Amino acid sequence: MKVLKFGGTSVGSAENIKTLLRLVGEENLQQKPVVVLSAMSGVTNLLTDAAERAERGEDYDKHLKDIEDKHFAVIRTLLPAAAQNPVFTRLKIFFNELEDLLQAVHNLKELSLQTKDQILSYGERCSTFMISHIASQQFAEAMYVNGSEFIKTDSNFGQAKVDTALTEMLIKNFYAANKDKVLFVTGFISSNAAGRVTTLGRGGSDYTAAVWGAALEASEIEIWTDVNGMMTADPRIVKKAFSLPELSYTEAMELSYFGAKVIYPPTMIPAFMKKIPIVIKNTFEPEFAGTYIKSDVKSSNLPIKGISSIDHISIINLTGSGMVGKAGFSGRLFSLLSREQINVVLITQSSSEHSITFAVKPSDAAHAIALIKKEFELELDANKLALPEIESNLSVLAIVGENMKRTPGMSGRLFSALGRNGINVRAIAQGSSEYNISVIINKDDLSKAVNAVHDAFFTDLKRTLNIFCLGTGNIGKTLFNQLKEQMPFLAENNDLQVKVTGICNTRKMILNAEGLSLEDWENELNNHGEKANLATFVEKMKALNLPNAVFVDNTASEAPISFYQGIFESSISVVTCNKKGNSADYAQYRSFKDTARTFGVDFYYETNVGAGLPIIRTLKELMMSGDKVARIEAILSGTISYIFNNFKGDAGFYETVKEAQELGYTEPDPRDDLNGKDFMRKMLILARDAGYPLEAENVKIDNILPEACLKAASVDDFYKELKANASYFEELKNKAASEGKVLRYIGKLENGNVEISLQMVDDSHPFYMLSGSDNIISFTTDRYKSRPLVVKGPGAGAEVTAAGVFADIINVGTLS
Ligand SMILES: NC(=O)C1=CN([C@@H]2O[C@H](COP(=O)(O)OP(=O)(O)OC[C@H]3O[C@@H](n4cnc5c(N)ncnc54)[C@H](O)[C@@H]3O)[C@@H](O)[C@H]2O)C=CC1
Ligand SMILES: N[C@@H](CC=O)C(=O)O
Ligand code: NA
Repeated sequence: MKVLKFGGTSVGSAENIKTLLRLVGEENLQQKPVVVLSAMSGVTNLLTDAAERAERGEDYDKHLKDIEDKHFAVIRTLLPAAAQNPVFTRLKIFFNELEDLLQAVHNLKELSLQTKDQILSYGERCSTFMISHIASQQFAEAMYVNGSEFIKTDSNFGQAKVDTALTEMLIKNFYAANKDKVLFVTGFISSNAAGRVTTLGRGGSDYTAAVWGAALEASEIEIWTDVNGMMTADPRIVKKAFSLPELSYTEAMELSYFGAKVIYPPTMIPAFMKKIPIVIKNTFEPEFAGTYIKSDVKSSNLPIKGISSIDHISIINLTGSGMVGKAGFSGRLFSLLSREQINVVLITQSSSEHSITFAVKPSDAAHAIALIKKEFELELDANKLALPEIESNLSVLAIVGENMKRTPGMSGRLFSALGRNGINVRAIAQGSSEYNISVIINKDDLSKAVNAVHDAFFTDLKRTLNIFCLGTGNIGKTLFNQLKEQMPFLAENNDLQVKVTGICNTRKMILNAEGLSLEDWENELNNHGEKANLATFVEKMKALNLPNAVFVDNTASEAPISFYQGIFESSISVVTCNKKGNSADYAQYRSFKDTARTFGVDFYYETNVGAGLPIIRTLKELMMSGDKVARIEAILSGTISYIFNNFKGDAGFYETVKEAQELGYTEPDPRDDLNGKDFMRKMLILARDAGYPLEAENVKIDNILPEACLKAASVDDFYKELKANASYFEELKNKAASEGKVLRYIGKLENGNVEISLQMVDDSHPFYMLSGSDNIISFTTDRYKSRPLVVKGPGAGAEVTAAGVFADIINVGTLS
């Protein structure tokens, strides 16, 4: 059997409670799970506030009302009218008791820890009672359990210690007597020998789950929360942080002790004692595997597992000769602090024993100093100890992982990353277990430090790119062939692995974090893929949360464009040969670039202009190095270029267009090439990249087609019209030939104006000599003034385009 624990957000609304019950329903109900619940999100805070207000003699009615409303709204939404009454009645009794307690606090102006525990217990009791009743609509065997009766503790209110033997016996007996029930147990609350309510500390519901799991020797303890497990660093600080599939109990403890609020650290202990795996899962992305915490962790090639941090701490420095050789000194100091419940985060001691530095929460610092002054009064008076000093505005950063002790050079890597980034280290501590190296730095440096250290330790991983590919047509298919051919070379020579972790076309989609086979992808997709849904594909891609993820758009569709923004915001790079995104409104183009930059990911679209030819890159480098573009002249339609180069002699226009399509030069809809739209998009993208905020309507286009062809409603009709208008094209050709010229469709950008015109040019023109699907572009700039910089070559076709996409992919994460 399993123990499932759902946190505050998971029980925080009617919608989320429905999800929770669906997840419970999906369990194997033959072996009844135990479901441990937290208070609804926000309720514990409201109760704490209400209690503190009462103590100060202030009004707390609004708080009570908010709590009541929160619960009653759920009852009205999720229970049929006939079933609501008993729940309302019971909750009203709870609220009356609560009000009496608050009234008493208000009268006495005194709030003991014992009373506070009693008050807080109503959060879990209300949510669990309510949810167990909602659950009973679905599973008849649902039963409410006030967990405080089964977890027995000492009388350390607020942070009680569990009497394990007694607790396990009570839980076992109770479970045995109720084997046919699905138990819904209140988390967080417990009781002492006298039956008074105690609590297990903030986050204690996780601990409740572990205690039940250990007592019942559960197969698994699942902690359902609102994040995708434990990550390599706080994702709010490090955009590239990713979820860890597995951790040992110690690693999880170290990571969660410092910062990562994903799980309450003491939870690990009961699970560890009985070797029960803990799984951290996301209620809102249940398909995501989450993080397994267990003893037989697979060996991993990660040098460290993660970086944890505490945003704000203070340190206290003690110096003086009084400490030298006095064995009892630190014992006295730290037992004093522990007796007074001051949690010491980290300690360093100089080898000369002249000084001790330790870190505490800022709110504890002044109290700690007062205690020290009292305890060491004699030493201070005799000048054997200097007055203790406090330093504030500091943070702790720690690298954590069991591999550290086997791998030399870990601290070197840590300190060189900090040093390179100009981060000053105030103090250092290495856990004796070597699972953890901690440094104290200035608070202002924390974000930079965590990012720099994350890069330093996870760069090897950077070399695995996880690509999610949209489109399996002409370009998509060719890309897969090229990847397949080139994979061994990249692994051998560049330490680079490109994994295709998702494929989607208009019919089917498939995702696999392990990577799909490039030998067999077509069969996999068609026979094992699910029905395509772009939104779901994108959601699942995000849910997999793989490092170095790249979304590759090889379609000609508008549909994917609206997802780019959210993809960047999920720290996923985008590579696209689809021009629709960059050539729609300017504001969107701008936002893509800015968002990619904000989230530290790449947005590459070299193939938007001239297929694989280095045009976008060249322009970018000119601009970045401070050159100014005066003029761009270009032939950028591979299709039209091919047509003009081959529509000569006896060749017919219609046949030449067909050939261009068969050779893979045209857009999926060849009308886009011939009506100039595709060329317009390219010029617009170039102009924008050159710094002009233009819109499509600012581009002037000469039309080369007769009216009837322009109006053709389908591709078939279009071809019919091309045939029917053969004489129009013949005339054009003959006119040019008679003057010794060739036809060229040329785009020009100058002074922020863009136009595309049909021209007849003679052999003195630099664009006269072209063949095949050649594109040519000439940049006249401040530095390339009298002789322009020219890029020329095939600008269409599956091989050259896929190659351009390929190059963009392998540049992700490596170019600036
Ligand atoms: N052919 C060339 O020389 C060049 C092409 N390109 C661009 O390459 C892109 C792809 O062209 P082709 O491969 O020739 O097209 P295609 O028509 O052969 O393939 C398009 C693929 O996209 C998929 N698709 C379309 N809409 C989708 C959607 N909403 N969700 C998921 N999948 C969808 C289709 O199922 C198909 O697999 C176009 O944007 C084109 O402008 C860019 C430079 C050069
Ligand atoms: N259809 C396009 C292909 C490249 O973008 C062209 O003909 O140029
Ligand atoms: Na290009």
